[in-house]
Amino acid sequence: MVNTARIRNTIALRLGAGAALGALSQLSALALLAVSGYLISRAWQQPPILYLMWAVTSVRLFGISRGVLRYAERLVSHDAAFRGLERLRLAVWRKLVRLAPAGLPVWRSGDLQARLIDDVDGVGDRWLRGTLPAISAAIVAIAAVTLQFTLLPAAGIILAASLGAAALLAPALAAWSSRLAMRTTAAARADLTHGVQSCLHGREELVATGTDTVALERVLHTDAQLRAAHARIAWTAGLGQGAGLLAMAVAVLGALATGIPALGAGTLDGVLLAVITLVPLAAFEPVLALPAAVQQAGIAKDCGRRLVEITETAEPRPDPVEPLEVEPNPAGGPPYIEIKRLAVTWPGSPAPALKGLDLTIQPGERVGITGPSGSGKSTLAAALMGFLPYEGNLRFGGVELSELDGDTIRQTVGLCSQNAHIFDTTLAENLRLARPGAPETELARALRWAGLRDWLDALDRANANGTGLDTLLGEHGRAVSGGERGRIALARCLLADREVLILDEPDAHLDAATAERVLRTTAAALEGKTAIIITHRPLPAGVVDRVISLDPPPVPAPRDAPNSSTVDIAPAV
Ligand SMILES: Nc1ncnc2c1ncn2[C@@H]1O[C@H](COP(=O)(O)OP(=O)(O)OP(=O)(O)O)[C@@H](O)[C@H]1O
Repeated sequence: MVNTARIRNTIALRLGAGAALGALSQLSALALLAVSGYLISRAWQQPPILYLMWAVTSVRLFGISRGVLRYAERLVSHDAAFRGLERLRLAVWRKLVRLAPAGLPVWRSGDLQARLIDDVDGVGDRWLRGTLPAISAAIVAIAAVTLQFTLLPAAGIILAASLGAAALLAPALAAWSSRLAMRTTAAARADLTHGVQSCLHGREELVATGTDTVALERVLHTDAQLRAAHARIAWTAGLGQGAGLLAMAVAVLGALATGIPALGAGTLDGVLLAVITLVPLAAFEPVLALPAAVQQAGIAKDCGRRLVEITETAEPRPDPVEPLEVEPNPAGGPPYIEIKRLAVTWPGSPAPALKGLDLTIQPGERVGITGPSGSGKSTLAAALMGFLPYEGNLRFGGVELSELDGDTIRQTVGLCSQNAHIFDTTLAENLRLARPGAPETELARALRWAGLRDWLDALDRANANGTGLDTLLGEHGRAVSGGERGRIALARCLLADREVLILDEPDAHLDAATAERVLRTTAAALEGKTAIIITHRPLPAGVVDRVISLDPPPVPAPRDAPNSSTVDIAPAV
């Protein structure tokens, strides 16, 4: 669960130091203007220079301290905010990992990216641009009103009233008129990210089908909406600023209007007229930032709401409160796998994708799984990886899988999925995801197992400045063919060296001869491990010990068909 309040509490000390430094910097600015006003007026009276020395020194002191304190405030508050952002982003990421792959499809990838980047930043900006300026403004306003009231009570009352108006009315005006615009920005930002991502990833298909202009126009339309929303926000921020400046003008004119008669009445020293006129300028400086701070708080609230949508999404397979450990196989090697009347349903799906499966896999056994599309082969793999909840029994070494922590399961079971991701980095780094720090000899051996020996040799020859392992594979593995991509993922899975390996169509995108060669070298690498090989093709002799076939998926029942849930898909074992 991502708790922004808890994250804020952990950085509260640093944020507090930032707020204190910010307030001291603003107080220095206030003191600078007040003492400057005094110095100018007093100097005009040409007193002996010694009478002015304290004021001259103070002006220097406050001039320097204002800048130094401001710099320190920036350092401390940004350090705090970045620490908070790091924790927040990590917490959201961890939650996403727990939701993937079964719990994520409700969000488009662009929307998720916008939430993970922009919304987390938006929440963090609340501390920097919302909370801290508000604290500084409050402290400086109290100090300025106290000073003004001490010098001339009437001017102090006018300053208090105009500051109050600026602090309450201007931000309220800005918040009210921009609320609607702010609500639209987060959604428009997510739409824009999604649109740009779709155009970039599907650019070849869009150009080939002549729909690139339409897709681009859609992105431009979203961009225009976002710009319009930002323009409305800027306009309302300007409105708030304008109201604040008006209140400041009232405070300055009010100081003059009360100060000049007070001079005549002898209740105000002449040199202090400049002071009471300049104090409002310094007092208003932080207060003028309040409309923007309030807007930022609104944006942060909206961003926080979008993050909470992620954090409050139920995990498809929550980890048990007190997880058990996988019972070690007394004979050594992989655990015994026992599946009884297994039923697996994807989140949000009305019917199980797999139902009534009975299967026992001995340690070290290699089982082939076939069946028509949609019969639940990949669903079985997802359940075995601990990604999905299930009914029935699914036991590893006698321990029910639902009693195990997801990470523990995945320390035992490895999956080479149909759509494994290739990262935009070198071949070596793509492989080392499975085993960080693995030496090059092991990477090359895994590639040989996956049937990529000749390909690696060719890369070695082509790569003048290094080895073939240094070859960059491009975004989503664009620089490699579909078949090579699948085998790189296979090599990665073999390198991970789990006791139980699930290979989901390792022969996809390969011609029959290459597929047979790859399956044979892979089978050699699987010696001593339990393996489940999902395939649509007949497996070459000797690759697996036995093959089971899942029954076809049920034909969707008509809406008004009675007892549709009684359809049973029993696997043919
Ligand atoms: N990520 C998912 N979210 C929701 N439902 C899913 C998901 N993946 C698969 N399903 C559903 O589960 C059913 C079984 O799909 P599955 O991918 O397990 O079949 P398969 O036998 O592996 O098919 P294929 O051979 O085409 O890969 C499908 O009808 C599909 O609707």
